Amino acid sequence: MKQAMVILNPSSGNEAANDYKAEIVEVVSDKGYNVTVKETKKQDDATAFAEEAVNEGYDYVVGAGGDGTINEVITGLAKYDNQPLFSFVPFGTVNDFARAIGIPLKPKAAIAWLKEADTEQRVDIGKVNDRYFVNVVALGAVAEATYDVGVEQKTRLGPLAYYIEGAKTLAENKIYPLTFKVGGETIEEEAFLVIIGMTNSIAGFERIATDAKLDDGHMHVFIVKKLAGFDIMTVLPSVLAGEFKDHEKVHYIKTNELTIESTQSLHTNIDGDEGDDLPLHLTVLPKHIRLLKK
Ligand SMILES: Nc1ncnc2c1ncn2[C@@H]1O[C@H](COP(=O)(O)OP(=O)(O)OP(=O)(O)O)[C@@H](O)[C@H]1O
Repeated sequence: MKQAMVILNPSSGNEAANDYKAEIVEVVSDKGYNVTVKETKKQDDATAFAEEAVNEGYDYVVGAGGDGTINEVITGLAKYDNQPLFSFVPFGTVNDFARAIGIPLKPKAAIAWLKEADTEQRVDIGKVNDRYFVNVVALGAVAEATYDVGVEQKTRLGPLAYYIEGAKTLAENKIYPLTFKVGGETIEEEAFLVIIGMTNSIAGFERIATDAKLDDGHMHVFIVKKLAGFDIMTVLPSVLAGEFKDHEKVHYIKTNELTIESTQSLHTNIDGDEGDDLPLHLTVLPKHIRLLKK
C-alpha cells in the first residue's frame, strides 16, 4: 500500500490545526494511502519529519500549518531528488503559498480541496544561501518589523498585525545602501525595502507580482527606494491595483539568480521568519517540488 505522512503543527492557526487532524487523515486515507501522522513540537521538527519521509520512501507528504511549517516541510524535501508528492492544508495567519496555489484559506474548504487534489504540478522554490524559500525574502525595516508581531496580536488581527508593525517603520523611512549583482550587471540602490517573491502573493497581497507563476523559473525582485511623503500615499494603491512594479520609486527585476551585498549589517526575513544577514545569494530551483493540487 502507498504510504503518506501528515506533518501537522498542532499550535498553528491558534491551535485550529489540531481540531482538523482526524478529517485530514480521513481524506488522505480515502485517496488510498496508509497514513502516519507526525506532530511538530518545536522549530525544525517539520523539516526532520519531511526528511524522514523521503528516506523511508513515503509516496506522499501532507503538511498542515502556517507558512513557517510549510517552509520547514519543503526544506526537508528540497534536498532530495527522489521526492514524494506534496500537498498542504493552510492554518497560518497570512498563508501566501496557499493563496498562490489557490488553496482555500478556510480549513473546511481547504480539506475539501485536498480531497480533490489529484494533479501533479512541479513548482519552483527559491534558495537563499543554504536555506529554501517558497514565498518571499524581504529586507529592510518593514521586514524586520515582522519579528515584533506577537501571537496574541496575530490571533486578534490576522495579517493586519503585520501591516501595523510595518506601517510604524514607514515613518522612519530608514534606507540602506545595497549592491545587487544580476546577469553580469552591478546595480547600486539606496533602498527602503527589498522584496523577492516567488509567487504572486506576498504578505497576503495577491497582486504584488501579478505575472508570477508557480513554475515560471524566476524570482520577482522589487527594490523600493527612499519614499517621500507623497509616495507613501501612492505605494499602497499601486499594490492594490497590481501596478507596484511600475511605481516610480520601485525598481523591478525578474531573474533566476541574484546577489545582494551591503556595507551595512542588515537582517532579512525568509518566508516570514528571521533569515540570514547579508550578503545573500539567491537562485531559483525550477520545478523542484512535486505539488499535488486540484
Ligand atoms: N507544537 C508546537 N507548539 C508551539 N510551537 C510550535 C509547535 N510546533 C512547531 N512550532 C513552531 O511554530 C512555527 C511555525 O508556525 P506556523 O507558521 O506553522 O504557524 P502560525 O504561527 O500559526 O502561522 P503564521 O506564521 O502564518 O502566523 C515553527 O517554526 C515552530 O517554531
